[in-house]
This record gives sequence, structure tokens and C-alpha cells, in this order.
Amino acid sequence: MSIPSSAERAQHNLVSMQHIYKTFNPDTVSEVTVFQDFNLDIPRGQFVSVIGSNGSGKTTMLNLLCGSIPIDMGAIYLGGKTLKGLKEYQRAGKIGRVFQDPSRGTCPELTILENMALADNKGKVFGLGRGVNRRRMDEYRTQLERLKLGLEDKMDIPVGSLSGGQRQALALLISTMTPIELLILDEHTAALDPNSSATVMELTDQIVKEKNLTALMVTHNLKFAVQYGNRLLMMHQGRAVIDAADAEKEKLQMNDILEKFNTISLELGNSL
Ligand SMILES: Nc1ncnc2c1ncn2[C@@H]1O[C@H](COP(=O)(O)OP(=O)(O)OP(=O)(O)O)[C@@H](O)[C@H]1O
Repeated sequence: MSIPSSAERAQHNLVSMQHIYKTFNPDTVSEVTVFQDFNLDIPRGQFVSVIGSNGSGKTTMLNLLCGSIPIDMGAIYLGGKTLKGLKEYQRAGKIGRVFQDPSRGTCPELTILENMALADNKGKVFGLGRGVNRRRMDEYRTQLERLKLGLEDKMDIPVGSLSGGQRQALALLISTMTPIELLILDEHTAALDPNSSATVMELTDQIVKEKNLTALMVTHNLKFAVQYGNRLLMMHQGRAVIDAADAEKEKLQMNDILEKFNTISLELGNSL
């Protein structure tokens, strides 16, 4: 089988990270090389769970994709088009991101309704506009009802007074309200209690399926990584040491992953 060209990779995948190099603080005592010729292709519609050792480059990968930090060398394509030159805010129209911290992604002083209206008007000239008309209100209510958290009855309360789980559920809804191409989940359940994190994870799966989204989720929760998504990636020192999709992922057991973690852990001489 011939190796696909750069153009073919970009064409046949929603995301294509090609020959990525990234070093922080080059030529200083705190120089850290995270990626040396890192490659990742994600076909449209795939839900990828990413796990890995601390410092393996998971967050850096997301930051490079979103344009929060620049790549040193290589190229990133989204939907066949290069992301080169597109600033973070410009990529935000195509890439939705839910962060670990529930206070990011929503505005605490604004009400649920205002937050939804703002997100709905993202990229439009008038922002919040002249109020929200009845039809939009009904639409927001319907979307909130589907979360099954009772938020539809709290549309006029400030988001800052919601629980962490409710806020993450709302952040998830808000980041997928406009037609994005890629959903990035950046340890989005890590700050929640076990019950709330299970609820938010369930909602995530539901939204990804309903909207046919392509998703990239970094998590430290091995159970979620095994249970959700159709591809699992384990990162270590800037490369994928496990990359299993579809049937291969289905076969992957928690023990296989733990075994790999142990091997890596012994390599590093510490426990993960
Ligand atoms: N802005 C930065 N400046 C300097 N070094 C950085 C920066 N961001 C990340 N690093 C370093 O790059 C390496 C990879 O970090 P990254 O946050 O991507 O790892 P991670 O896999 O997300 O880890 P964790 O699971 O602990 O969140 C680490 O050594 C980290 O210290």
C-alpha cells in the first residue's frame, strides 16, 4: 500500500496534523521538546479519546490545533484547508472547546439565556442583539430540556450560581450550538464529582452522536476513554504508543492499557 501524500491526508480526514515540531523555550535551560515529527489524522465523524502520561503533550496538541500556541514546523489541516495564519478566535468558529475549568466557556455574571444568546450570535455583528425573540427562547428551552438537568426553568439565573456539572453541561451545549467542525474536550470532566462527571460524559456522547460531530477528548479517566468514542490514543513523550480504532478499540481491555501505563511508568522510574 502506498503512503498517502500530504494532500491526500488533508483531503480524506477532517483533521490532519502533519510532521509537527514543537519546542518550548528553545535554547534556554528550560527548553522542552514536546513534538518531533508528530502526525495525527482524524477522519470525519470519529470520536477520539486521548490518554497519556503527564507531560506527554496532550494539552499541547489541543493548543496547537486551536491556535492558542504556534507550531514550529509542520502543518495542520481542518476540513482539507490549512489552519496556517488563522488566529485562535478565527478557528473558534470551526472548533468548539470545553475546558476542565467550569468557569471557562460560560460567563458567570450573565444568565443562562444571555450566555446562550451570546453563543448563538458568535461571529455575528450585533452580538447579543436587541433581545431574544420568542422563537429563539423556545429553541433554547428545548435544547436545555434535553440536558435533563432542569436548566430550562432557570434561564434567567446567573450561570455563576450553577453547580460545576450543570455549568459543564451548559458549556458543552453552548460550544456545539453553532455548526462547528470539531469538538475539543479538554479534560472536561476532571474537576467534577464522580456523579456529575458521569452525567456530563453521558451528555457528551449523546451530543456527539446527535450532531454527528468529530470529537477529540483528552481525559485522565481511563474508564471513560475505554467506554466512549471509537478510537483510543495513548500518548507518551510526544507520540502515540497505543492507537486503536473501531473493532481494535472494542477489543482493548482496561488491563492492556494499565499494562502499557506500567511499562511507561517503569521506563520513567515513577508511578503515574
Ligand atoms: N507554555 C509552555 N511553556 C513551557 N513549557 C510548556 C508549556 N506548555 C507545556 N509545556 C511543557 O510541555 C510538556 C507537555 O505538556 P502538556 O501540557 O502538553 O502535557 P499533558 O500531556 O497535557 O500533561 P498533563 O496530563 O499533565 O496535563 C510538559 O513538559 C510541559 O511542562
